[in-house]
Amino acid sequence: MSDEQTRLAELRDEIDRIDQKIMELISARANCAQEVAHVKMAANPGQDVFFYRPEREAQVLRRIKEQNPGPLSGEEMARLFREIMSACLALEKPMHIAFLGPIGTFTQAAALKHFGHSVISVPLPAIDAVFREVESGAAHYGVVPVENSTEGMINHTLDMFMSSPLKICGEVQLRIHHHLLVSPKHADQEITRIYSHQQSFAQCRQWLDTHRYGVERVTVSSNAEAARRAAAEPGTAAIAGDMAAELYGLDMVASSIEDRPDNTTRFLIIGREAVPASGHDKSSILVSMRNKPGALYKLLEPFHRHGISLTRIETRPSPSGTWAYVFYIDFEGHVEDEQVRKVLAEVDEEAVELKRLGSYPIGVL
Ligand SMILES: O=C(O)C(=O)C[C@]1(C(=O)O)C=C[C@@H](O)C=C1
Repeated sequence: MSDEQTRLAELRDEIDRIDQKIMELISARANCAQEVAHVKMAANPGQDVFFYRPEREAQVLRRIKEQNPGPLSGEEMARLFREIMSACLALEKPMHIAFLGPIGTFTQAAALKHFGHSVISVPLPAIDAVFREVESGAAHYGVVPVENSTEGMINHTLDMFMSSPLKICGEVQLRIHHHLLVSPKHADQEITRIYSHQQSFAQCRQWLDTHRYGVERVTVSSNAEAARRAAAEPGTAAIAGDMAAELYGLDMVASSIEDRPDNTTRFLIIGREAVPASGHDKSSILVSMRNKPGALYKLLEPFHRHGISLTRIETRPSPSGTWAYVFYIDFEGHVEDEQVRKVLAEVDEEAVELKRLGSYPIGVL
């Protein structure tokens, strides 16, 4: 054996020993999670038991990131623990997660990033269908897009909260990379038509105008649908992400063609119950004010006075009348925090209606 072979054999033996220990530790952790499930069931006989604990998961992942000794990055280590926790939770209770489909969309990628791969993910054709699936109890949680850094808010999602009783239980951000994709079967054909979702066309507008000017752009219901069509139709291409490319076996003609390199979409996790504080939280509310001078000032001033940071404010037309508006507001803090309680009590006095959409851990991954 050469020196190299001897050293490699030693290192591989060491890796085998470490893997054995990791496996034993993961199994011990999984046994603990099963025990947690028994404790939860015993404490709530005959009631709905909430096996998934978003606040606890956020705390575990934050601690892993903070205490990670390297050389793996904190992100990478948290991703590994994300999957371990996902598998442990599946032992307690397999979670059904509804998402804006079809399979292969960025929303599915966001759902798997947030919950890990040990969930049963259920594609649904529209945002309101995702809300209905969770409201009816057919799915435990849902995942819907809410805003994109290039294109702004996804109004349909915001508007759903006006009538839905669901709570926001979490958020997850995903860097969105779009690729121009073709089927290897049709690689020799000239591209005369490009399929994509309207948001993706908007996020790649400059690139398309520069590199594929004059090529027909056809809007379809999702990137995954665009990929499906490009796989089937010669002379066409799709703009879609990695998951859709893999799913439909497409090749990249050009990669990461989004106009802004930081193109990111934020998704919300919706569920039926409120989430306790995790120590680093955000809250969302919907407020409608009387249509009179100073209304917006009166709404925002208490946040400033109590030192609460607003992270987003959006205006949407109110369903109750022409030229009446509803404000969608995100701010830092949890409704159980003393300062937040005070602010919301003041806002409630001024508002025609105040709806608390939920407090939830600020996205960790
Ligand atoms: O701490 C709990 O309540 C658990 O159920 C354990 C655990 C974990 O594996 O750490 C699993 C699922 C929950 O979502 C949170 C954490």
